[in-house]
Amino acid sequence: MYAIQAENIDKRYKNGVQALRHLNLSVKTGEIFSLLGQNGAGKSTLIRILTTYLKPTSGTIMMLGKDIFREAATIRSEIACVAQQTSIDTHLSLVENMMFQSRLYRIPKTEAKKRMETLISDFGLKQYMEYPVSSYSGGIKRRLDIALNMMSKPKILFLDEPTVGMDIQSRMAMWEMMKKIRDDFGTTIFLTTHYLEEADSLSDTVCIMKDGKEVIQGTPFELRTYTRQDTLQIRFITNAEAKEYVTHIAEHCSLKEVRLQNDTIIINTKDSHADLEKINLFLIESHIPYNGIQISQPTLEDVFLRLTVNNE
Ligand SMILES: Nc1ncnc2c1ncn2[C@@H]1O[C@H](COP(=O)(O)OP(=O)(O)OP(=O)(O)O)[C@@H](O)[C@H]1O
Repeated sequence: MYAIQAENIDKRYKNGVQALRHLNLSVKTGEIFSLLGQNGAGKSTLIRILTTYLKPTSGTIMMLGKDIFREAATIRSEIACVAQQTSIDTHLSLVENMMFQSRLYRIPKTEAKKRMETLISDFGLKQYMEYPVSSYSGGIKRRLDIALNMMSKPKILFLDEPTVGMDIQSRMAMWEMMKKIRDDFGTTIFLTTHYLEEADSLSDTVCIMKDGKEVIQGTPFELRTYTRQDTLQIRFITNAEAKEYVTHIAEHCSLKEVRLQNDTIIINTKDSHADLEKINLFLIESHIPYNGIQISQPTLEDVFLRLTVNNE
């Protein structure tokens, strides 16, 4: 069962920019779906279309079993969207913010109180209740913003870069919160992120976009095995040493796909063990002062870079 099915979506803005081109994607009910793409890939345009703020030029979208253009008002009452700018009123207290939200959705007061207490306790907000909202850190404000949006019990929660700018502890707390929303509330989560590691550890499905179109969609595991290409990594003590030896090693070992990343030379290889043996021997015989050499399986970041940067 799908929460969202988008087919052949095109979006051309009035200034002629084609932000989406024949885009297709499917989001399963109850999953965490992450959308990845470089700046300008069309992620925000797609979120604005899925949350009914913007109409595509063409294409069809079924959401929660309904056509989103014909039944936009019903859909709007069943979804929630947390944008990058928080919607919290910092002049109100945490409780006032939540009760205000419940009035927007016309939730009866007793029910609103019950939902608020659950959300405050489930999302670890109790300890912040006595402090003014204006004193909250960015991470706690974001947590409160999501709790506010959960007051209406949405079936789908859209999150635009939910962890941007957060330190690692706040990000991990946010990941726990998202998993709780999926597991305890059964809400489908659709999020955009620039953090590959976040998409990898959190998502059930990842979709990578480029130039307004999806290039691949699958589980993080499926995506990682997609390239099936190991790399060999030769580490040096300094960046300068890696730079000094990169051409020398590439030429002598007849290596084609070689790149530098700080103090490491990275080599794409089709036969990692044979290449490891050959290069290791060369490094020892040439007295090249390397720090270590290892075979490395592709990460989601490698897949992302290959699909979005190298045009492969
Ligand atoms: N309102 C608009 N009018 C005209 N062009 C727009 C508008 N909004 C976005 N665009 C263009 O559409 C393309 C896709 O932009 P979009 O903001 O959807 O990408 P994005 O993937 O969300 O990027 P980012 O990661 O930087 O937020 C870009 O070329 C952008 O300049």
